[in-house]
Amino acid sequence: MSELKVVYFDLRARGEPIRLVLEAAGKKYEDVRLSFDEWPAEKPNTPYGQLPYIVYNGKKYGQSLALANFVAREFGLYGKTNLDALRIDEVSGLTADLVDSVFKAKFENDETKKAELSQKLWDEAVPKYFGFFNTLLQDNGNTGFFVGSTVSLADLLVFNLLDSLIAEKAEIANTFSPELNKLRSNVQKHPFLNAYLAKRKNVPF
Ligand SMILES: N[C@@H](CCC(=O)N[C@@H](CS)C(=O)NCC(=O)O)C(=O)O
Repeated sequence: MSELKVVYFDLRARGEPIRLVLEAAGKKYEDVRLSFDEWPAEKPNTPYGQLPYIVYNGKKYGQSLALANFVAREFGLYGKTNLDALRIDEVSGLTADLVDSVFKAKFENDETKKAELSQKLWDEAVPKYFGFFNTLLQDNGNTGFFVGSTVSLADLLVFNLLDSLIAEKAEIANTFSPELNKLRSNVQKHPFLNAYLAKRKNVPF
């Protein structure tokens, strides 16, 4: 019996793609959510002083993307071929770039810089990356999946990114293309994910 524990803050952010993969795969895991009060005492117990980390068969592993990649490969959400994996890695890199811009703008303290970063994010980066995602989704026959005809890590990363964007600016959902809406609906109607999304806690980001 394998033991699997995902340890993160009570947020979606960098932890949710790991949870989404495990949910989609129907894997049992312990969803540990540390409070900010608990964090200073727990920090030294993490592999690299940060969250998320997982405990798998008694060993701890860190780095969110490595963890999402690992669980996706381990449980069959990394496509069927090496080219599928390449496409998933491309989407993963694009998603990471845009997530980075979202959080840079969100956590910038200087108000002038924050306004500049936000304007660049919403007026330039978001439309540009949505364009990339649309092209990739069209390349897979407008199925609403980035590879094949079932949910993969790529779909879950973009689904989570869209949730983060909506959390920052709800009206952004009105600009989602038919391709992105199809992806969201594919994830939302996946039987395991549908059950998870219905019960998951509402957290700020
Ligand atoms: N590259 C790391 C970054 C992890 C990271 O920045 N974690 C943040 C939360 S999202 C954290 O642990 N912050 C608390 C701290 O650094 O003390 C990853 O992707 O896992």
